[in-house]
Amino acid sequence: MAEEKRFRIGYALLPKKQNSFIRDSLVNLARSRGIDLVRVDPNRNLTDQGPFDCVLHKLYGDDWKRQLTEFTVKYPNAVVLDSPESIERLHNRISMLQVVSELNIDDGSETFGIPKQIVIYDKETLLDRRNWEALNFPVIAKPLVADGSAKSHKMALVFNHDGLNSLKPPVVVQEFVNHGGVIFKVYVVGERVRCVKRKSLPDVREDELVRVSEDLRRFSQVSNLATDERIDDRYYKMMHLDDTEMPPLSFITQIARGLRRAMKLNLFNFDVIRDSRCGNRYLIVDINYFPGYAKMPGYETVLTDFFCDVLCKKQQWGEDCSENAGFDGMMMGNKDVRRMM
Ligand SMILES: Nc1ncnc2c1ncn2[C@@H]1O[C@H](COP(=O)(O)OP(=O)(O)OP(=O)(O)O)[C@@H](O)[C@H]1O
Ligand SMILES: O=P(O)(O)O[C@H]1[C@H](O)[C@@H](O)[C@H](OP(=O)(O)O)[C@@H](OP(=O)(O)O)[C@H]1O
Ligand SMILES: [Mg+2]
Ligand SMILES: [Mg+2]
Repeated sequence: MAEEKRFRIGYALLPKKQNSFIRDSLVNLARSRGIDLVRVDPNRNLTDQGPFDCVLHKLYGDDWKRQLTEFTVKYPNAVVLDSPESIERLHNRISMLQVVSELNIDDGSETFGIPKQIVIYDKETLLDRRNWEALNFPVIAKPLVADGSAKSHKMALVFNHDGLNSLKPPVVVQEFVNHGGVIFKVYVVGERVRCVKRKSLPDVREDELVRVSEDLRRFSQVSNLATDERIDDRYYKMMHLDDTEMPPLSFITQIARGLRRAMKLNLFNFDVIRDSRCGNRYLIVDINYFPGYAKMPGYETVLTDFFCDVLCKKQQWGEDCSENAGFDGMMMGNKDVRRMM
C-alpha cells in the first residue's frame, strides 16, 4: 500500500509566542492528521531548513523578509502565512484602522466604524489647542508604532489638556468611547471566526471627568490574559462578563471576512467595543497579527482544520494553476497573492 503523504509546516516564532502557541495538544492533533509542525531556527538560514509545505511566522526585520523571499524562490510552491507586506500595515496604528473604511457591509440595524482619532508627530502640534477641537476628552493616547514591543502597548487615558503635556509623540490620540467595560476580541483563522468577551477599561462618567484628580492615567494590556489562561466560564464569572450580550455573530463574521480580504491576511484578531451611547454601533479599536490563539477555546481544532484547508488548496494549486485555485493573503513562491473565492 502506498504510504500516506505527510506535510511539513515550519514555524518561526519568538520564544514567548512559541511557548504559548506550540502546545503538545496542537502538535499531536496536527500529527494525527498528517501534518508535522517543525521549529525553524531563526539563527540559521530558512532555505537550508526546508523543504516546508508552509511557513508560519511572526518575526520582524529586513533580514527575515529577505530570508522569506529567498525561501520562496527556492520553494515556489510553499505557502507563507502571511506575506510580510500585508502584515506590515498592522505595525502602524493609523494604517491599521484605515482598512475599516474600505469595508462595505450591510447587516440590518448594526453599524460599525472606528473612534475619532488624530496622529501627532511632534510636541508643537501636541500643545496646539486648535488640534483638539475635533476630539472630546477623555482620549486614549497610543504609540503610533505597534511592533510587538512592550513600549508599543503603553497607553494613557488622558482626562484634559494638561494631561497631553506628558505624552511623547509620535502618538495616535483616539476618543475614549464608553462601552460598558467589556471588549469583544474576534479571532480570525482563515475563514474561521471566533468572538470572545474580555474585560476592558471601565466607563468614565461626565461628572467623574470634572472631579478627577489626575490629568492622565497610564495603563498597558488591560484586556490581555496571561499566556496560559483560557477564556472559560470561570473567567466570565470572575470578570462579571456574564451579563454582556455578544454582538450578532453574522455581523461580526462579515466584518472579519471583509477585513481578511481587504488586508490579505489569514491570522489576526481585532478588538471591538459597543458604543454605550448608541447600542447598535460597534467600533474597531485594534487589529493584531498572529495573536494569542491558545487563549481561544478549541484553538487546536480551529488551527488544525485551517492547516488542512491550506494544504489541500496548495495541492489543488499544484494541479490547477487557474485564478480560482489560489489563496487569500498567502504568499506562494513569487506568485504572491491570489484570491480564494
Ligand atoms: N477608543 C477607545 N475607547 C475605549 N476604550 C478603548 C479604546 N481604545 C482602546 N481601548 C481599551 O484599551 C485597550 C488597549 O487598547 P489597544 O487594544 O489599542 O491596545 P494594544 O496594546 O494594541 O492591545 P493588544 O494587547 O490587543 O494588542 C483595549 O483593549 C480597550 O480595553
Ligand atoms: O506580541 P504582540 O505583537 O504585541 O501581539 C500581542 C497582541 O497585540 C495581543 O492582542 C495578543 O493577545 P490577545 O490574543 O489576548 O489579543 C498577544 O498574545 P500573547 O500575549 O498570547 O502572545 C500578542 O499576540
Ligand atoms: Mg488590543
Ligand atoms: Mg494591539
